[in-house]
Amino acid sequence: MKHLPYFCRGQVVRGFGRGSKQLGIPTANFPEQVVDSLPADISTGIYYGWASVGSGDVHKMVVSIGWNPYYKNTKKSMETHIMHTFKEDFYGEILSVAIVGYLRPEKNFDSLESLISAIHGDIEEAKKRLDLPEHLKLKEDNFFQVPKSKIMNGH
Ligand SMILES: Cc1cc2nc3c(=O)[nH]c(=O)nc-3n(C[C@H](O)[C@H](O)[C@H](O)COP(=O)(O)O)c2cc1C
Ligand SMILES: Nc1ncnc2c1ncn2[C@@H]1O[C@H](COP(=O)(O)OP(=O)(O)O)[C@@H](O)[C@H]1O
Ligand SMILES: [Mg+2]
Repeated sequence: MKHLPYFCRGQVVRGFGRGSKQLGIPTANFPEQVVDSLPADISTGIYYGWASVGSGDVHKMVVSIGWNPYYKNTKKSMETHIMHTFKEDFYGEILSVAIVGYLRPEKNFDSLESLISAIHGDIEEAKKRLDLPEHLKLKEDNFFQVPKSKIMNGH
């Protein structure tokens, strides 16, 4: 894929609220402007990479780019599920993502259960691939070194 790795940042906005409630898999949604700024010829589909919220730790993630054929969305979305348990929601925070690899195209499914099990499969595959040295090195990329609050050395 010629656009990878692809780095981007944006504020987390509200989606349809289906991720947590219907699928049990929350996805942090990017605003329209971030989705519209994606390279025009980047394929829709499911990708994996690294993500951090604010100046927090960098975690493994999967991201879905497209129209969610199962739900027949009319607007293209870009949604990131981070493989980490957060204490609370983080709407309004800045999410930074480095997309490093492609998994599969978006698909329609004949049941909610088959969509959920496909997503669980993606998560397991992403976790495995991200342990490869070529992907692990991007976790340490300067892109994620956003300034932390200054430590005043005791003063
Ligand atoms: C790893 C991953 C794979 C996904 N694959 C598909 C897919 O193949 N087809 C589809 O319709 N939606 C897919 N989705 C999108 C879900 O339908 C979407 O996250 C869900 O509708 C939540 O939307 P919301 O953020 O608006 O609540 C995928 C999401 C993730 C995180
Ligand atoms: N591990 C996680 N990955 C992504 N989002 C998470 C995670 N844990 C909590 N969240 C929160 O859940 C929200 C997404 O839930 P979701 O049901 O998809 O709602 P929405 O439709 O508003 O995107 C995120 O915006 C974030 O605030
Ligand atoms: Mg979501």
